[in-house]
Amino acid sequence: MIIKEKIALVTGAGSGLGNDFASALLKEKAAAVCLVDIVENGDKIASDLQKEFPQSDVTFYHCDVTNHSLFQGAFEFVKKRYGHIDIVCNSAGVAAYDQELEASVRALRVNLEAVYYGTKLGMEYMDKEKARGGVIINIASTAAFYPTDSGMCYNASKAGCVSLTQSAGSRYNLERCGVRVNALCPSLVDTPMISSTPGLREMIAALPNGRHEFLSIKAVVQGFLQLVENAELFGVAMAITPWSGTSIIRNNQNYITFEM
Ligand SMILES: NC(=O)c1ccc[n+]([C@@H]2O[C@H](COP(=O)([O-])OP(=O)(O)OC[C@H]3O[C@@H](n4cnc5c(N)ncnc54)[C@H](O)[C@@H]3O)[C@@H](O)[C@H]2O)c1
Ligand SMILES: CC[C@@H](O)/C=C/C=C\C[C@@H](O)/C=C/C=C/C=C\[C@@H](O)CCCC(=O)O
Repeated sequence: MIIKEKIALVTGAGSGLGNDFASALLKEKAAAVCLVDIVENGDKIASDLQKEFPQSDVTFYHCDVTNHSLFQGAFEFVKKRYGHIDIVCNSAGVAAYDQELEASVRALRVNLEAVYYGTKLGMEYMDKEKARGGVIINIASTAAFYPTDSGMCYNASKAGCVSLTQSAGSRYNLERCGVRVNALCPSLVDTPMISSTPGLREMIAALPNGRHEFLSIKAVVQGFLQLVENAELFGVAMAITPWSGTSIIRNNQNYITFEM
């Protein structure tokens, strides 16, 4: 997919990687990017990006993505404003320690339930029968494959995100709806998620064998853009670490197809 002149919706774009993905799409001359987040300063964030990219239209839609009807409102807003959607990125996410029951359940809701909503809505709103097809990028983590020993729900949400993406991104579904679905699985990146999770930075610093090393934003964004642009990539998980680089993980492609 050529990003130039495309219409994108990015969740979690109020901070960290989501904001980096939104900026990257604007650098590639996307016609419009809608930032979907629960941050209170979203209008300022959008306004600052609008000043940086005056040729594009940057909007902010305040929404808790765990609320399906509110989340659908973001899709309706974008469709009404531009007529269609081409790119959806589900980056909204939260960390949680096992000791925190409510935060852990919240992590399952934000990192998995809401990614299901965003993927389902994306496939519906970009369906080639009603629209023009498109691409969905779900932000998982290497924690999906290499779980940290604290964060059961976080790890499970990311593993579920990969599985959900492989299911939605099958060749059968691509041929049916014309929407590619991929997962991006970075290892640690120095974002506000790290800074805002008490004790996490110290635990990371103590990781052995170089596993404390943070990925560069540049490497993560390059992986994101590849998943958006490369039409050959669908139903894949792209793992990126500083020590192994980029790995494309395809499931066995032996899907069970239920004719719905
Ligand atoms: N930072 C890392 O080390 C790392 C590594 C791998 C994957 N990830 C994943 O990358 C994604 C982005 O994380 P980040 O590191 O940029 O964190 P971040 O905290 O900087 O950004 C997360 C954003 O999601 C938003 N958000 C949270 N709950 C929401 C909700 N219910 N509705 C709408 N928006 C909501 C937050 O307001 C925030 O703006 C997450 O899915 C995270 O799990 C992060
Ligand atoms: C506090 C528990 C949980 O919520 C913490 C999340 C912390 C950061 C975000 C997470 O997505 C990143 C985890 C990355 C861990 C680092 C390394 C391994 O996952 C990768 C190891 C791969 C290898 O050894 O080759």
